[in-house]
Amino acid sequence: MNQDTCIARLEGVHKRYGAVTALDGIDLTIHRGELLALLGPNGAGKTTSISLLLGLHRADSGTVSLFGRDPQDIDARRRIGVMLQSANLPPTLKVKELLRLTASYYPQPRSVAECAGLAGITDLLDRRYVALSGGQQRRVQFAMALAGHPELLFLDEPTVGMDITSRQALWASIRQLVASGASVVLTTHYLEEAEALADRVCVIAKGRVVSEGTVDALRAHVAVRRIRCITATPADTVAAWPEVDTVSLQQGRLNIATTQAEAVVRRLLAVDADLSELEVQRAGLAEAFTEITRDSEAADAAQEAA
Ligand SMILES: Nc1ncnc2c1ncn2[C@@H]1O[C@H](COP(=O)(O)OP(=O)(O)OP(=O)(O)O)[C@@H](O)[C@H]1O
Repeated sequence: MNQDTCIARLEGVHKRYGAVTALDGIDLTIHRGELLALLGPNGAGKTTSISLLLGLHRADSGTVSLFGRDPQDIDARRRIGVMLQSANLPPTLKVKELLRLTASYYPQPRSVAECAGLAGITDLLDRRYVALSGGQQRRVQFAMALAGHPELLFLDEPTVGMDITSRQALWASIRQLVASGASVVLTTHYLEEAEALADRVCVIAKGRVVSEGTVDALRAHVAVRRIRCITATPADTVAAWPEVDTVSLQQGRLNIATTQAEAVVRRLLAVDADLSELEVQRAGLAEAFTEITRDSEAADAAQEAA
């Protein structure tokens, strides 16, 4: 992706809250048409990064831009949609009234029906927001974020509190928006959500980006692979092989973790040619994420000790 596709950026941004360093020189670029997932442990700086891009807070130093402008510029703000972790909405209003009100802030809004259709809340339009369940309220907030026809959508942990059906419905809507050209910044603790949706993932730790790339590229960081099979070879025998990291027996299957999958598979077949249901899997994003954040903590500790 080249410079021309950049629609929002943090460059060398520092942000402190009193004694707490929330962002420590972060560089982050959002490109047109992509879904970028921000991952990171609690307190890593994900929400702070978003709040600077939304113009809700100011950076102490560094540059923050939204569509090439200051994020507090009204013309830039009209091009975004936002779904934050918490929303204080007028409790007496019905869902359709909330959507109408939100649409009234934008020059080229979507219709109430279109927002409701995209968010799967058509059946909730006449209900009062306050009387909805937590998951239903999140879907209404999503519909509100779409009201202004945003080019860039910020979704901060959008599916917290949703059941599996609602979560998958929301994922489908997000994919539809990206396919129609919208860009999305998504923060989530659900790694399967990032895995299902993201074109690119940025892992943030202690206010900096510690790794970024496609889901596949991040997964490739993790050398460990999982082997599963049903075999007559005892787990203790396999555990003694030098290429094997860990072994467990689960529901009659051996479950082996190793960085040398081919060597282990050769050994397994050599001792039991009749083994069955052999599977070799690369690590998921969860393992990659754990490894990346652990590496960055180890690097910090080494730097502090030096
Ligand atoms: N308004 C605030 N006042 C004081 N400290 C804050 C404030 N907002 C954030 N922080 C601190 O800044 C750091 C970064 O917080 P931030 O909310 O950006 O992290 P996060 O990655 O979004 O975390 P989470 O996954 O828990 O939502 C944390 O140490 C947090 O306690």
